[in-house]
Amino acid sequence: MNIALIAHDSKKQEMIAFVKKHEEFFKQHTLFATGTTGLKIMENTDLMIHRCLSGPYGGDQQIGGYVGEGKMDFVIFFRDPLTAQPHEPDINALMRVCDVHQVPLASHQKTAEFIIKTLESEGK
Ligand SMILES: O=C(CO)COP(=O)(O)O
Repeated sequence: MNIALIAHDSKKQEMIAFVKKHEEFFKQHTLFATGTTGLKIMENTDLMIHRCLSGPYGGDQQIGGYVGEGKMDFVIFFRDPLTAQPHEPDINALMRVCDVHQVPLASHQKTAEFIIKTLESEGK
């Protein structure tokens, strides 16, 4: 599967801990991320990640493009619901294109855990 990992700044530590916890799962998949999220995950794990631009510079749009092209299977996006983002339209567009194409989108850790457990139980 192609999986995208994205975290807003206040959620980056949570994302790193989450990816480390599930590193064996993530090793079996092809990983993409927005720029800073990808860098931080690679600095803290042995995973290889295809890095897009940083979110505010178009990274969410790049991931959204993959979703639109049918090249992304699962998006894990730990959003900060309490802080306004300068690139809110890009974030909304990414979530919308996931809805349009029915690509699973986990916007926080509990949903991501739930989906990973399901995938693991299906041997994916
Ligand atoms: O802003 C983001 C998602 O909207 C994340 O971007 P970075 O991973 O580059 O910080």
